[in-house]
Amino acid sequence: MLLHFTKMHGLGNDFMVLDLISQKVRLRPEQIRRLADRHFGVGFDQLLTVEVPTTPDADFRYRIYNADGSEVENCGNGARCFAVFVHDRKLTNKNRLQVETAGGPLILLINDKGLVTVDMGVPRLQPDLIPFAAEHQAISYPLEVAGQSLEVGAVSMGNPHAVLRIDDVAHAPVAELGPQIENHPRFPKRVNAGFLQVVSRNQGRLRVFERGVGETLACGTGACAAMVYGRLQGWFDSRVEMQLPGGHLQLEWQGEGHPVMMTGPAQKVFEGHLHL
Ligand SMILES: N[C@@H](CCC[C@H](N)C(=O)O)C(=O)O
Repeated sequence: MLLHFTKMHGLGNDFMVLDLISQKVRLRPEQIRRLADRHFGVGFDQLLTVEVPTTPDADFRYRIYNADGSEVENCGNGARCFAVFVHDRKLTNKNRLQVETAGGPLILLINDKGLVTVDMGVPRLQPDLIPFAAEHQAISYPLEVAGQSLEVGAVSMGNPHAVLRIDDVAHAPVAELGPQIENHPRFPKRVNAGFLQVVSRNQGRLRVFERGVGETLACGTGACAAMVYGRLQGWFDSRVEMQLPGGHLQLEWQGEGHPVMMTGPAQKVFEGHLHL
């Protein structure tokens, strides 16, 4: 079968996007892993699929697969690319879209400046909803990693995140601690590990070791989780520019019970066909 795909990125977090409304295919995890390979495949951090919704109020169903083949609940940079993709492919002409994800509904707004704002939903902080093993909800938790006790925030943006404050992202132990946090037994579904430097009340720097991928150039849900953790700790005001290795995102969060709004770019790189 000849499969049409589009390669896109949001701040260097890159995607293969498939229209599964006009093409019918179901990829197995080993096929996704092969396509994600940067030497033997197309190369990407996540595969995104555009599908017919299963709920009446959604315009599309948005599914996300990590490079390791696992299906996940949410992807923020991917959501912005999703909005641009469905427009470019003329699957809709709406500028406000509601999409269904495994982590809950998202609202995507295409701005006239070529940016996309995503209503990322209300962050979940209850340990069992993250999921994270802890007796009670807290702003931060001690986590034993590699013989040290780290203090981390635990936040679900539909998908699970642990956030660790560090002094300087340039020297953060992302490669050393990232895999150990990702696979920590207190996170039964594994976790994305964010390393946050607080620059000011309106600016942060972040690197993320993503579950099922490794360190990426940007993580949208990771940026939202870091914003939430930083605000709960009293380090941030309600609007923050988060700098990631691939560029920056604008974030807004009014506090508990409110959704996180994320604004940033989405770029198409090329289109192609491949034989499956
Ligand atoms: N890059 C993403 C997050 C993708 C999913 C993540 N790796 C997970 O396993 O939850 C983003 O921009 O949010």
